[in-house]
Amino acid sequence: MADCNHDCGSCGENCEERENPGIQKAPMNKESNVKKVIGVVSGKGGVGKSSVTSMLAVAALRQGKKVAILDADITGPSIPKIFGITDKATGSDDRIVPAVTEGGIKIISLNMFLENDTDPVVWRGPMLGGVIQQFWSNVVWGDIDVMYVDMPPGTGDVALTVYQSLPVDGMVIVTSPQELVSMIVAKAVKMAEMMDIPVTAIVENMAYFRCPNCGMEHKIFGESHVAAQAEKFGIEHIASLPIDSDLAEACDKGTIEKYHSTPILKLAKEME
Ligand SMILES: Nc1ncnc2c1ncn2[C@@H]1O[C@H](COP(=O)(O)OP(=O)(O)OP(=O)(O)O)[C@@H](O)[C@H]1O
Repeated sequence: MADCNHDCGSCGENCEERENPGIQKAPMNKESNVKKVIGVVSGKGGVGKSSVTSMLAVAALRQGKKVAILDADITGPSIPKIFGITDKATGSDDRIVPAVTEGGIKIISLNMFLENDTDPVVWRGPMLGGVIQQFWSNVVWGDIDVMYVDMPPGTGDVALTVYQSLPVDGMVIVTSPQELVSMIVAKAVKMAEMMDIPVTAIVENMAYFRCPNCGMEHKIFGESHVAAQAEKFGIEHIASLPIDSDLAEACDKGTIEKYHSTPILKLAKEME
């Protein structure tokens, strides 16, 4: 092409030389100014990714930031419940207004579009990918210092869409102690490398249980490997979280904004 400057990121043409043909960053909504996007990922479901996403958002809010959460865990959206949000999305197709938590965190999740939040989402990959792009381009986010994206577990279609169409600045990997010795972290790191996104932190969730009677720490899921894994993959920040029934209760009751996690607050400060 005559005018080609070899920068596919600034060009809309799907020419033969284009890297990743057909894949372009989704445009940010005209009424949005999102300064930083952090993806929160895990190798499998149930390790506490949504809880950690929510705690990171609350920590950023306590630091005085304007915060948003884009719930990209489309088939298992749990962010609204963790914040006690039952509102449905408002606005129009191309001007969707996010829900706002008591503390002021802006949230969008597919649950807010379902008639009943127990309805299953039985769509195929391309439709799910379209939702992610709409959540970025059609939601009126306003001024946001940091947006956390609760990613779907694993390395499937939707995760790929998030990396390819959103300007993700960094990733936080959430694992359990058992997963840290497996290939799961390596896979997540590799995917991030392929997408040219830095892995900013690893959070080892459910690392230990502190006995409320004697104060002793019990490593229910085995010894911690987080420091060794972080060093192996050159990941700068780590946090270890205990098994805590207060956290489980806060997530169940939708009161996460009242929960305090010292390791997460420390991590949020380090990641600034
Ligand atoms: N450190 C913890 N202590 C106690 N309970 C926890 C802890 N972390 C998470 N949980 C609980 O475990 C359950 C699963 O957590 P969460 O929904 O955050 O996981 P997830 O990885 O996002 O799962 P999914 O991928 O299925 O959405 C929730 O009920 C949550 O309250």
